[in-house]
Amino acid sequence: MSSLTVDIKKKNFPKSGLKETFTVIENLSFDITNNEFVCLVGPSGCGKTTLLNIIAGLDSDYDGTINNQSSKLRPSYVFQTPRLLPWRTVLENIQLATQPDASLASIIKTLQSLNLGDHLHSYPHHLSLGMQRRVSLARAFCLPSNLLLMDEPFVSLDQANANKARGALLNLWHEKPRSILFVTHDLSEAITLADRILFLSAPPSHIIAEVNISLTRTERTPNQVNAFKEHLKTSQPNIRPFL
Ligand SMILES: Nc1ncnc2c1ncn2[C@@H]1O[C@H](COP(=O)(O)OP(=O)(O)OP(=O)(O)O)[C@@H](O)[C@H]1O
Repeated sequence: MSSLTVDIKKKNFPKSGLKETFTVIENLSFDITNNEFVCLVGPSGCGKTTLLNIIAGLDSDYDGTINNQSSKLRPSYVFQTPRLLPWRTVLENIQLATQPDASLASIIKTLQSLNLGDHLHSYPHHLSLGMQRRVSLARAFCLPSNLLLMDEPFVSLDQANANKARGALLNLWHEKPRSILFVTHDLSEAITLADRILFLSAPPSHIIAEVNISLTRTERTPNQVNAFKEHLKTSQPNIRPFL
């Protein structure tokens, strides 16, 4: 069953300083099924953040429809930066977003599963960027949402910390299943994480290719991920610019 149906006919932005507009998204449609992990890959400036903002309900100035099956629950959103309030502790930052839905015990359990159990009362400036990103991940999973939007959440982490964060994300997703739409520029990351990858064109952006990841979760070692990328080079000529 679909948990999200997206059908955007057109999204325009004004050209800076001019009365004209330009079209950033045109005729872009896709579905996400319940608890599916979908990655969105596309060139810089093609409208990936704009698309997430539309799905999150932060931008309503577009022509089209977004149908979130569980419309009573807003999607949760992990932004490119952790967006933690510096004057609140880790626990307070999460409670601020989740009250009154999540129990203290369940927030603590989620933080412990991300190795943050010793930092419940730490302030964000006492944490590394990787730790702050894990707090924002915990906050998203403590919300009772059926859909999680993620905008390049691990982009500025070094490889070791990004790998740790990806592992933590997959563990949480198994514990608390939900549909995920994850934006990334990194095709290896997309192959590591996704059930399915959608590739977007340059603006006016639309879907130019869709790939199901046939590897099982345990098969997704760096070697297998590279081999899968090689296979895409020959099987999906449309996506060569991303390889
Ligand atoms: N509020 C706005 N007003 C005018 N133009 C905007 C606005 N927001 C975004 N844009 C433009 O729309 C286009 C798409 O921006 P968006 O941030 O969605 O791209 P993106 O694919 O997420 O980029 P990146 O991968 O670099 O993060 C860009 O040309 C950007 O300059």
